[in-house]
Amino acid sequence: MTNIVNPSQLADSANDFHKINNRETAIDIKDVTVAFKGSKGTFTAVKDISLEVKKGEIVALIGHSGCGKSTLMNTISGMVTPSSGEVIANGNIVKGPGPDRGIVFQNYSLLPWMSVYKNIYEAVDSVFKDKNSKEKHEIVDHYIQMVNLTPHKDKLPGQLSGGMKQRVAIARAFAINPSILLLDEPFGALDALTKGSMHIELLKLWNLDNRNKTIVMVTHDIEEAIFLADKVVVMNNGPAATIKKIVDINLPRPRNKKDITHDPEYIRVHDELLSLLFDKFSIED
Ligand SMILES: Nc1ncnc2c1ncn2[C@@H]1O[C@H](COP(=O)(O)OP(=O)(O)OP(=O)(O)O)[C@@H](O)[C@H]1O
Repeated sequence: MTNIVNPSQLADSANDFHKINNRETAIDIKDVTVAFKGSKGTFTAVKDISLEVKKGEIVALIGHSGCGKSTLMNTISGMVTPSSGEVIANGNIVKGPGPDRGIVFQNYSLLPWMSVYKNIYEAVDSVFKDKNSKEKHEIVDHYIQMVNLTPHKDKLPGQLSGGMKQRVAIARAFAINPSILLLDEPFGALDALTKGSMHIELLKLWNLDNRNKTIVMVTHDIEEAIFLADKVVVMNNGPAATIKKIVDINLPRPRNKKDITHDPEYIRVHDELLSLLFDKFSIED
């Protein structure tokens, strides 16, 4: 079961950011190109992408709609096979989905006919073959409680709000304890308040796991990327999208949503990301 630590023990200085670079590599994307074959020929979505993500790192992928963020994520999850190049996750070449990589989609992908509890239990049951029923129920209870859904555990997904469904999807992904968590615009459809509290929940869960989980997330939201990530990968527009720039977020943790917006480093990276994403327009335009 998860080792609980006091969040204050996890306070770090800006210099600690650089320690990440000494960690082992969790995900190694090597010269990945993805081309989809269709009736009108081949469409190259992403081209020659290389990216290394360290263990325990939080990386945000950002870029305009259709630039290939989900495609790249899906090469890590194993749901898309690169046309050339390869992805190595936890030291193994990715050949398909696996329990070491949990994914949360924007549309939650919960089974509508199963309760909150069952949705999580099914996933736990399919991954932890060696655990007995009592142990599996304990895991489910633990993660439902962690996302504050215990009073709602018998409800069906259709009886939940968007934010609650999202918490179920996150609890399910954490319950199977993947070392790599892939979040594809997980908070995109949420209102600002729910989104803000989900950011805190996610970081709490990451802290509770001693910051050992590697998280890659797709987002359109610059503030979200800066608040959560250690680095932000900005993609060029497609077709044949490449990485435009990797921006390090050298802000100490824990980060306070309100305070960091006044931090000169926050202002600098915010400006940089805005220019990278909207460099065609100036304020006069
Ligand atoms: N299975 C597929 N077959 C053909 N083309 C595809 C397929 N999946 C994605 N594409 C194309 O690849 C490009 C990248 O799509 P992708 O979904 O990765 O973009 P995205 O950056 O995640 O977009 P958004 O931000 O809008 O979700 C798009 O032009 C899309 O139409």
